[in-house]
Amino acid sequence: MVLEAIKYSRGKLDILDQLQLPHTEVYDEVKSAQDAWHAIKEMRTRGAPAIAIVAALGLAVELELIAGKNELSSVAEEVEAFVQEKLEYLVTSRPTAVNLADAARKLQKIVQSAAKAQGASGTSVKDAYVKAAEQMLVDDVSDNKAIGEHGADWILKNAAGGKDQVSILTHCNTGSLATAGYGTALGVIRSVHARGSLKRAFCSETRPYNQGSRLTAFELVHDKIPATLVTDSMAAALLRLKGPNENIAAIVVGADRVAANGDTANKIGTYSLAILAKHHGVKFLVAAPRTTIDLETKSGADIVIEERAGKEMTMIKGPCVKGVSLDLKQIETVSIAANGIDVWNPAFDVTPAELIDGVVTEKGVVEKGSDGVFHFEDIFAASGSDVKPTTVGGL
Ligand SMILES: CSC[C@@H](O)[C@@H](O)C(=O)COP(=O)(O)O
Repeated sequence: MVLEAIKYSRGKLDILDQLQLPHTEVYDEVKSAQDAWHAIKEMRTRGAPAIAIVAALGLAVELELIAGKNELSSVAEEVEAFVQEKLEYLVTSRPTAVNLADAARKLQKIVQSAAKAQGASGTSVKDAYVKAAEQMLVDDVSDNKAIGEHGADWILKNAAGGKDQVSILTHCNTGSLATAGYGTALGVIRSVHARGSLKRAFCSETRPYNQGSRLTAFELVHDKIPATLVTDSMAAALLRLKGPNENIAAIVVGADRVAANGDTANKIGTYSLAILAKHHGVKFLVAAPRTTIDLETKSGADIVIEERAGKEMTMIKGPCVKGVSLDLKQIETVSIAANGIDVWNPAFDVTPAELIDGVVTEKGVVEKGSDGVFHFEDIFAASGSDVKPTTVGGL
């Protein structure tokens, strides 16, 4: 059975509550932009592409529900203004991942031109929005599959060292739970596995919020991919292993925002892994759809890094232990830090472009040019829907 983090049909959106994983699989209904905002902020849904899709579809559901109650304005400009206000609000949910702002800008543009069209009505503007939001869900899966194939080709060509099988280390969760399906970095691992070329996937625990041990490990077990969990602090020792042991051919991570120069914001701990990769001569690949590349952000210094509540570091949730068996129905939150300690909890860090060997998107792998610089402009077509939109309104 395929793991589905986002269940959608027109007028109905359910998201798998990722705060409950891996202990329980519970879906929450999202009926409005406000529900979507809260689901994103509280990290019941997370991962850069999934955040954008849940936000877009949450508003699509709200519009359908309003229309179903005959409360949708018949005036095109009024629906356009309503959508714009909701998109601006949704973008405030989490600041670092650019996919949400990118989706909001594209949707706003679509709604603007729908409102200007001959004979436009409130319904036609709503329909244009809903159709475009639904298309984002479809496109994300096909983009991820393309990322997986390009990434697998690149690793097997550049990192396998003549071996038939490779082991790959990944960080955070970038799989079906973080996207509309298949995943980005985890999609690359899936594609390598599908070709029979994966010896073993390693996933790092990803402190403090444990997306690796809770979510990636869950996906790898679910999909029966040979995998081993390590703590973040074991990565250096793991990369040092040589010979018949599980030496790592490549580290593949996702991204929340790739700046124009290639500096990449991703889950906290990514930067340390990139330094370790450089030291050990291990290839370091970033996997992300083009919607994660932000040509308007010049370098990593311009990326806003979200800081999250200290309790996400000092408290941990898990099933309570009764005798020798775990009671999965009873989840307890326990403190794992000294009371009163100050906490710094940045959710992301920035890996400098110099530590990154390639960025794989649905269009292929971009490597640095002979000038030592990434040139992403080439993967955005000069015209048509592929073009990276410029800022519209307040977004
Ligand atoms: C395909 S998901 C890419 C990134 O969003 C992922 O690596 C990541 O950092 C997720 O962070 P999270 O805080 O769990 O939303």
